[in-house]
Amino acid sequence: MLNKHLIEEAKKAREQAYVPYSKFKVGAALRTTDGKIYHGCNIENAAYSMCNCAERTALFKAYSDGERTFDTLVVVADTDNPVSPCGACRQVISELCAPEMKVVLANMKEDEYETSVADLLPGAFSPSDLTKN
Ligand SMILES: O=c1ccn([C@H]2C[C@H](O)[C@@H](CO)O2)c(=O)[nH]1
Ligand SMILES: [Zn+2]
Repeated sequence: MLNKHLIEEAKKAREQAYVPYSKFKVGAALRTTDGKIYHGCNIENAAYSMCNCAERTALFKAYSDGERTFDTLVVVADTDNPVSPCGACRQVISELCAPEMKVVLANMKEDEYETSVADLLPGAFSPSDLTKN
């Protein structure tokens, strides 16, 4: 399966997670349209609100390296059902990734749920909402 390799990459990224508080490791793999893969893990902090999710780590790494066009994002965790990204990540993804981009949510058993950026956050607050008229 086409997603299989990217899920493996997300699982590798997951091993880098810094999760002394939740003990809940998450990994992400983000493929650019020219085939480069960026990895991300969640990174927690004693000031809990500073925790950064795996998918935002991957996306911020890619964006700060100048990447602007993405093909697929995979997120994986050890959950019964495919992991569900938090609201903050859905908002960030919806701003930086195209609405039709593929998002694959997975777990360690490799159950997969394939969706899109648009479907992750219907009615997202967007840059156009900042204009008055
Ligand atoms: O999709 C998700 C959901 C949760 N987390 C992280 C945040 C926190 O470190 C831990 C528990 O919520 O999992 C992610 O990285 N991605
Ligand atoms: Zn999140």
